Amino acid sequence: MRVDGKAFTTIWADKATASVTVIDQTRLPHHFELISIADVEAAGRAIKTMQVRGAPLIGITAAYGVALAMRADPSDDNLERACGLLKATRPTAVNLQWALDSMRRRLAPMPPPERFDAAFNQAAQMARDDIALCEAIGRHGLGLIKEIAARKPRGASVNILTHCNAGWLATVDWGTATAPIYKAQEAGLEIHVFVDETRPRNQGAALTAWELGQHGVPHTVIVDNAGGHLMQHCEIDLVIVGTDRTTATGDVCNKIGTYLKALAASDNHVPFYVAAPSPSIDFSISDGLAEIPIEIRAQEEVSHILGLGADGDIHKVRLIPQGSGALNPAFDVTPARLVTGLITERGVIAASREALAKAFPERIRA
Ligand SMILES: CSC[C@H]1O[C@H](OP(=O)(O)O)[C@H](O)[C@@H]1O
Repeated sequence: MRVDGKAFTTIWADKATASVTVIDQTRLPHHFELISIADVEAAGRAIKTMQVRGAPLIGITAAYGVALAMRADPSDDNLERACGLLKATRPTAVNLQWALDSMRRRLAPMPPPERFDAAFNQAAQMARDDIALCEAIGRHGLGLIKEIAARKPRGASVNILTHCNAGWLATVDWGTATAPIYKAQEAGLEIHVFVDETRPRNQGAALTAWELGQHGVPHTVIVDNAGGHLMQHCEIDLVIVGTDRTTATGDVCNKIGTYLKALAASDNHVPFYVAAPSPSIDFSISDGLAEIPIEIRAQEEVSHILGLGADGDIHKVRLIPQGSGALNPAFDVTPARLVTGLITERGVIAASREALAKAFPERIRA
């Protein structure tokens, strides 16, 4: 997507120099900075510290991390060490495990000297596939926005609420929840996005607002607790969020606070859709609440906040009293019953085992 008018993806790599470059998302929205990932340890740090984040991008960054590990040492032991190191970075997004399993399946049977080349090619293919998946989600989600637009008075905007950042910054390009938004903008539809700030890391305020602004998409940042109020006052036509792990029955694990938005949407009869590319679907589990590991991140992300100082640099300030503890679960689970539908790369489907089995018969049996 565009940054200051120039086309970017969130990650790009050059096999000849074995270089992997990413946008440092911890510096956005105030500073646009690139970092080079030179080895698997650096890939792990980038994921753990959320320099790169977002389920799809986490998986693809890990895939390149495995490739870099194979360049350093293509042995079986190092393959296992690299996968273990990367798996330990963040537990919730299933894309990480999906990417590591895919790399391991491809590389384990190969002669070690061939592993780096194959790994790099596989990671690059995953990145290309991600772009195609997200673009397809954009096309399918566009239909939902068009349906709503047709019912609105001429010139009135379709008001969409999104939570956290499931934008192009969370993927390689397009985003998942934002892909239909960008497609609607391209189609000339009148749209406006309410952007949940998404405490504590403020992915919405810092990342979604930034990327929508770069594309000239009208948007308004709101505090997380305002969404229900806006729905009660018919200010929201549609909610679209991302997913870190959707189960075979349609339960959706996403950024903390998503469940509360789904409750408010259900109570106010607002359509609540989840943009769910298949690498973010865990077809091996059925009960999201019982089976999905929820990452608990550092208390400091709650007790402190980052912002731009008068000196033009990023500063961290304390929000809560010394001595007050903080609890920081990073995700929650929205039961399928609260999900209007899943926007997948194969179409918009119900959040149910039957619909997932029909859309992905090679992955699941009804
Ligand atoms: C396109 S999925 C993005 C998904 O990942 C985010 O989590 P995090 O920023 O902690 O990686 C959030 O849950 C988004 O919905």
